Amino acid sequence: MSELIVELRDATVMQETQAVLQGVSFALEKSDFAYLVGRTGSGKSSLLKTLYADLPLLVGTGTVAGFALPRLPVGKVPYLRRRLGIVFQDFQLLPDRTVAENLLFVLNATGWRGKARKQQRIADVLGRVGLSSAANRMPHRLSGGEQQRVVIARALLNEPTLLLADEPTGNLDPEVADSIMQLFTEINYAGTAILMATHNFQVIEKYPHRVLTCQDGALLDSARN
Ligand SMILES: Nc1ncnc2c1ncn2[C@@H]1O[C@H](COP(=O)(O)OP(=O)(O)OP(=O)(O)O)[C@@H](O)[C@H]1O
Repeated sequence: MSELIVELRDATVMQETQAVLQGVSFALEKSDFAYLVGRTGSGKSSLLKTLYADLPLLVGTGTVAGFALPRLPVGKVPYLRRRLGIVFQDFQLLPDRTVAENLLFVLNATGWRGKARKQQRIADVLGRVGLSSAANRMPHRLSGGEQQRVVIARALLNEPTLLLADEPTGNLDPEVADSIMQLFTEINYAGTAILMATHNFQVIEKYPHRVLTCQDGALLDSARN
């Protein structure tokens, strides 16, 4: 049986009082991989923010990782976020802490107990992104691609059912972007659904997946064409 990770029906994505997207209906199942494309200002980030409850869903229905979005109580938001991996410009690494301390910060904030367990989890996710040797380094001593891999490692800490990524290959050279995409492919293969906003059509061509397009205030779905 299919397992729905995201389902929006007739949803309106709002920024303050402005409707950015209307009539948004789509679903993602476990292990789906979809791109989110569209011009600057077309609503990609706003849609992702709605999915992680940074913007409220006021019109339409929606569930994400088992949480109903309309009228989601503020107290429930951290529980929703624990089920998600978020790779977003708004969630930078803390510059005054090492890589391991950055990861520990998230584990502590999401209720992990036990020093050994936490250390093991940090080692696991850093190994997964190929950065085992970077645990004690400061973020600014890493390359842009390495920093992005740490952000992805951080997003994996709580074994998310859904990874939301906004321009994860932005500002990276093509080879580094490629290594990020290979990492995403592995993460997706291991059972995490991925929704990735991007302007990078070379990446989309090389790693073809379903495409959701924000256009003229609506969301078009390549799976429905
Ligand atoms: N914090 C905000 N407050 C009010 N309006 C906003 C805010 N952020 C974005 N908007 C508006 O919402 C609309 C959609 O913006 P959004 O950032 O979702 O687009 P985008 O497709 O992600 O763009 P980009 O490709 O440049 O990241 C735009 O008209 C934008 O001006």
